[in-house]
Amino acid sequence: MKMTVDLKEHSYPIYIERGILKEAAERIAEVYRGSKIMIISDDRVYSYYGEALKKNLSEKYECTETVIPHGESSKAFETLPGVYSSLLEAKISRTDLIVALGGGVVGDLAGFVAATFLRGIKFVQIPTSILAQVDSSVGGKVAVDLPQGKNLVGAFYQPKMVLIDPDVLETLPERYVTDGMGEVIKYGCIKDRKLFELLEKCGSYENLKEHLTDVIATCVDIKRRVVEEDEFDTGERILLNFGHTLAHTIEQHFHYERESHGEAVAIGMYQITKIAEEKGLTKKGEAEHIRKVLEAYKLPVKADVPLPQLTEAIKLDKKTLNNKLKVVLLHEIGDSYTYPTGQEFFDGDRMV
Ligand SMILES: NC(=O)c1ccc[n+]([C@@H]2O[C@H](COP(=O)([O-])OP(=O)(O)OC[C@H]3O[C@@H](n4cnc5c(N)ncnc54)[C@H](O)[C@@H]3O)[C@@H](O)[C@H]2O)c1
Ligand SMILES: O=C(O)C(=O)C[C@@H](O)[C@H](O)[C@H](O)COP(=O)(O)O
Ligand SMILES: [Zn+2]
Repeated sequence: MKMTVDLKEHSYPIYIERGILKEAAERIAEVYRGSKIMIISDDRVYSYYGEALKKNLSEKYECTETVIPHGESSKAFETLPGVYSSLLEAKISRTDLIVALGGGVVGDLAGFVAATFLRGIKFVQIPTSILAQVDSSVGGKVAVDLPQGKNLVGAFYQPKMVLIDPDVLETLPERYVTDGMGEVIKYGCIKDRKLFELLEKCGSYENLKEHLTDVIATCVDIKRRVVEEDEFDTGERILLNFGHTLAHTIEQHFHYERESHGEAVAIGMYQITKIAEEKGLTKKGEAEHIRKVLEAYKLPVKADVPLPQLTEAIKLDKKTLNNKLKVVLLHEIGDSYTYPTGQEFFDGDRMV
């Protein structure tokens, strides 16, 4: 299946197809006619798919790789000098291409490198985790984390192509299957009640597996439409941040070492919906629906930290505009909206 993200001169195709990784060189040739490619990957993903991809790309291109340690802690400034050095060593120029092979960490970091190296070189996303396939590889948000907060340094920088091969999910560790389901459930909550109901009906990842390619395509299509409407995150795109106000502060609070991104988003979605229900801002009963689905997919709904301890980090949220924090709430499942407030929205002693 092929979709196009229509962003005028920054438009690009997304392929979603089992086994497409084996055709990477052929597909990439549709958008890149240069001679050199640098693959950026992490050690885990590279050990599964790196050499085969390199062999395939080497049929058409001169191909080298740089491999970073896996894990969120690599999405940091400290990783950048080593990656820039590898690019210099391989004599990568402005006309060459970076291929990001990995989960959201690799995609966000490699995209940031592509946006900044030589003031910008082309890149292609080959996402290998559920989270990266349904969310991070599309839309051009690239970033690194700071100790003070998530994604605080970054850019909007669109890839030239996204190649999604659901077959690679066979080797994804269970924890990251769960993690990715956090963002899948998010899409149901904000935009697609039918998707939410399918997730509810399947009741587990095992049962959902037969629908996986379609579910990935549904999520990507939602993201495509949102990004086409608001590439730079000033309106409609903020809806993709449902659950993220708390999620990012939870991740930061535990130094990116405890809850994964998808787990933190799960907690954020349930907690904010619970608060919104209490304030009469969301239809009663929706938090409970969300809790049940999150738990069916083995996701957490609370973190071991009192809410007031997170408010300092909430002050740094990128959705604070003109001193007003914009949180994303649901009228009901499938129908979301942004609500301007302050950090007092989260006043309360504990997560319930
Ligand atoms: N840019 C965006 O729009 C956007 C959207 C959502 C999330 N994110 C970011 O994405 C990051 C999280 O991404 P993630 O959950 O993919 O984490 P990740 O990149 O750390 O991948 C999770 C783990 O799975 C391993 N892995 C990935 N694919 C594999 C495969 N096919 N087989 C075996 N192992 C595999 C990785 O080595 C890693 O250990 C966070 O930093 C988050 O902020 C960005
Ligand atoms: O693409 C977007 O826009 C999103 O908000 C998707 C989120 O799932 C993702 O985690 C994103 O990186 C968050 O962006 P941020 O601007 O809140 O850092
Ligand atoms: Zn996210």
